[in-house]
Amino acid sequence: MRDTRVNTGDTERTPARMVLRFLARHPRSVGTLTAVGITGAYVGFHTMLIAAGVAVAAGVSWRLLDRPTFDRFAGRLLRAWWRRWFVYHRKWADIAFGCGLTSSNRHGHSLLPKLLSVRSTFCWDSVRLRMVRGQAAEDFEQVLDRLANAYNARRATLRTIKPGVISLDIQKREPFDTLFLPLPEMPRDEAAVDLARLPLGRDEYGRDFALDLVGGIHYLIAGATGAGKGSWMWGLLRALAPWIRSGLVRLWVLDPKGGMEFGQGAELFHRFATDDTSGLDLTREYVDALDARKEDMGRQGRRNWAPSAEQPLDLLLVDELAAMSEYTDRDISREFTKLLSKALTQYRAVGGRVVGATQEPIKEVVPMRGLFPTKIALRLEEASYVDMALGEGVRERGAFADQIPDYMPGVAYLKQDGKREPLRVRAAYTSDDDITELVRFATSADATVLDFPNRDDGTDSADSPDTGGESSETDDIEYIEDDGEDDDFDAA
Ligand SMILES: Nc1ncnc2c1ncn2[C@@H]1O[C@H](COP(=O)(O)OP(=O)(O)OP(=O)(O)O)[C@@H](O)[C@H]1O
Repeated sequence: MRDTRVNTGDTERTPARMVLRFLARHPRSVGTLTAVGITGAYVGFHTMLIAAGVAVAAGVSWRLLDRPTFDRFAGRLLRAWWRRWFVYHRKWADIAFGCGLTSSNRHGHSLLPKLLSVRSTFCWDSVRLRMVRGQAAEDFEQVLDRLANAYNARRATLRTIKPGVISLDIQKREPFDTLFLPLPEMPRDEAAVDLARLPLGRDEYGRDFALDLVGGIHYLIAGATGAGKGSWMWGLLRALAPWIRSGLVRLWVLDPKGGMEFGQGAELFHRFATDDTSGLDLTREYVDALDARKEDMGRQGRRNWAPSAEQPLDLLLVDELAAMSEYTDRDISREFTKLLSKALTQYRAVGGRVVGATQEPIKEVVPMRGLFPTKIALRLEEASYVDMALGEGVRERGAFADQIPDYMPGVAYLKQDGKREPLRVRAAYTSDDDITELVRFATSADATVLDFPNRDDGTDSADSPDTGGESSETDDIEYIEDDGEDDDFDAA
């Protein structure tokens, strides 16, 4: 059994034992120190100091120039190390004692849950703990608020990793609290549309965030009711506005909840279905159209598709997948699932794209969810839904979509195939007025389209919960400031 005791007295702790124990328990730290020592002896400590100085300067410049990539490759590891030793470990004994998480054995020795490791993402830290024998996860659950307060964090939640081991997940900041999120301006020109960068909102680092229909291909959007799926989908359509207008993109929209979400944009759509039966017809037609294009291109020996009026980007939008795959006739569900899987696997190279939304990312509703290269999880009802939506193990890597508060619609975690870390992002709010602006623009025949009236006077057209009616001038954007996050988060 591992020794989790504190105040055990010195009876067993001879210096030799303590040194051996330290060596065995901290192989990485000991290995690093040894390597530094040997290198120093070999090349000289003066040279090493200069090399270290250069490395620090390079690291600082990297962080200043491109914080997200610095964070992905180095920052999170350095931060996890720093926090493990100088935040969590340093205060752990006092905090565990204060929260009543210590216990004692029959010899009267105090026992302390052992801090095993720390993982860090931009917003969350996960502190892995081995519980003392006799403790249960519920003992920690009861004091989560006290733990969060003790570490000056916004909130803390708990996960059981395996018998005896738990993860205390601590949210240390919420960038979208202070980030003013203006709705990206709707492009007016075909040339202004870049399929690989369709602006939608901001990411947790305060950078502009855009959807990518070239590399990201198909999108699965999962979110509980009211989580803000609408802003994501309408935001995408706004970013494509000039292409919709000129026919470079054709919209096939399936809104089987009676057209509640997309009814307002019916005029924009090439095909629109509002129930499961007509939805199936629409999906069949979509597949037939792209099959025909595929064959056509094959006959002509063309391997590269480029959007044109004859061969536009064909975007299939499905608002509630469950209505087509779960809460419908078995025959409809079976055929729809087959057709959608085909659409997801065969039309990338011929201009077919799919965006599907669901409240429940379970296997019965989205059996083909692995075929969506990009997955987005807005606020979800269950912790187990997160991995269902984003992929196995992504919650463990910090995508706590079930912890997104319901007063933050539009906030989501995005996971792209090929990228290990999920990214926390927020879509700007697309109000009914913004949709009206899109419809007017994309359906007007002449080229001169006036700005939507509300925007002329500099007021935000959206009654956006975010802005509280503030000016929509982009100069007002408030970027996330790095205001000494570590200090802020340090134990009180
Ligand atoms: N990006 C956003 N920023 C701020 N508020 C938002 C955002 N998106 C949505 N909201 C707010 O949340 C409400 C619910 O959003 P929305 O209807 O898009 O949710 P939904 O996920 O589509 O829900 P449902 O599945 O029930 O249709 C909106 O009426 C709006 O007030």
